[in-house]
Amino acid sequence: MDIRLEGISHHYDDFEVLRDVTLDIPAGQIVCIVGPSGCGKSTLLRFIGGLERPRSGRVVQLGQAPEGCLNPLTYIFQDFALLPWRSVAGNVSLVLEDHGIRGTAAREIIEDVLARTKLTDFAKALPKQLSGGMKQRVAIARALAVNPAVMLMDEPLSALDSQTRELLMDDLVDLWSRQPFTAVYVTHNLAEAVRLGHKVVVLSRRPGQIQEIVEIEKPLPAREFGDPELDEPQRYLWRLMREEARAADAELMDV
Ligand SMILES: Nc1ncnc2c1ncn2[C@@H]1O[C@H](COP(=O)(O)OP(=O)(O)OP(=O)(O)O)[C@@H](O)[C@H]1O
Repeated sequence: MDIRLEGISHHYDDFEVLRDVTLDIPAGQIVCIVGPSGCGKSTLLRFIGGLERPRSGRVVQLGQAPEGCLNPLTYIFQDFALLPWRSVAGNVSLVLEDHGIRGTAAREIIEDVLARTKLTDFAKALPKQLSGGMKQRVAIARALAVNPAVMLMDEPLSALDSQTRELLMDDLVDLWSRQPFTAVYVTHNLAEAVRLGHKVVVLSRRPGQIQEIVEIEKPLPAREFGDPELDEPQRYLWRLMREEARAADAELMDV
């Protein structure tokens, strides 16, 4: 299933947040959204997920969700949002229980997603026994369990230290390489954007408008930590963003 955003504009009272955002999110691609603080990235993600409606424009779903999809648009948040009293497997099971899937059918899905996220040996552990990176892998496993058409990822690595972020990026690349998924990935971090994005959408400062869409040509599975070929697109993105980020920063200080 592809997603198309058509002319999305939004304001809260007279506070304009987004202006005329039109964007295609093709199935099987990771689309990163970057832009200065407060430019409307998370708001855009909420519109895609149907949590809120824009004042004008629309989000169109094109084509069918994948077979076995229980929830076409599934969020992954930066704070993991795990139930502390449930084990790793129990947290994944929860989203299946919500859809009445129990017993063998649930066990098969849970085994599959835990294997894909390298969590098989931790199925019985509780969240408090896990590092931040492991917790986020549980959240990713839980999202994969509903076989979503699109994963909506709002700064999923920003609560983690830099080494853990690198490990999780390796995991996400590995996961995508074995079985491509579709994601909209909001981040402040340009290194993450060039490592994970098939395309990177640069929003201007608020009201967020698309400044440019930068395609990252190198195939995702071939990108590595510290890849010199990603330096140039990262520098280019920063050049695009620098003045907007500076202006947004000054705006926030004036409030
Ligand atoms: N429900 C709301 N009511 C009023 N203003 C809102 C609401 N939600 C968001 N905003 C404002 O809209 C602007 C865009 O917010 P949003 O969280 O989408 O930006 P962002 O680009 O994700 O920011 P950041 O990078 O800092 O996370 C911000 O100024 C925010 O304060």
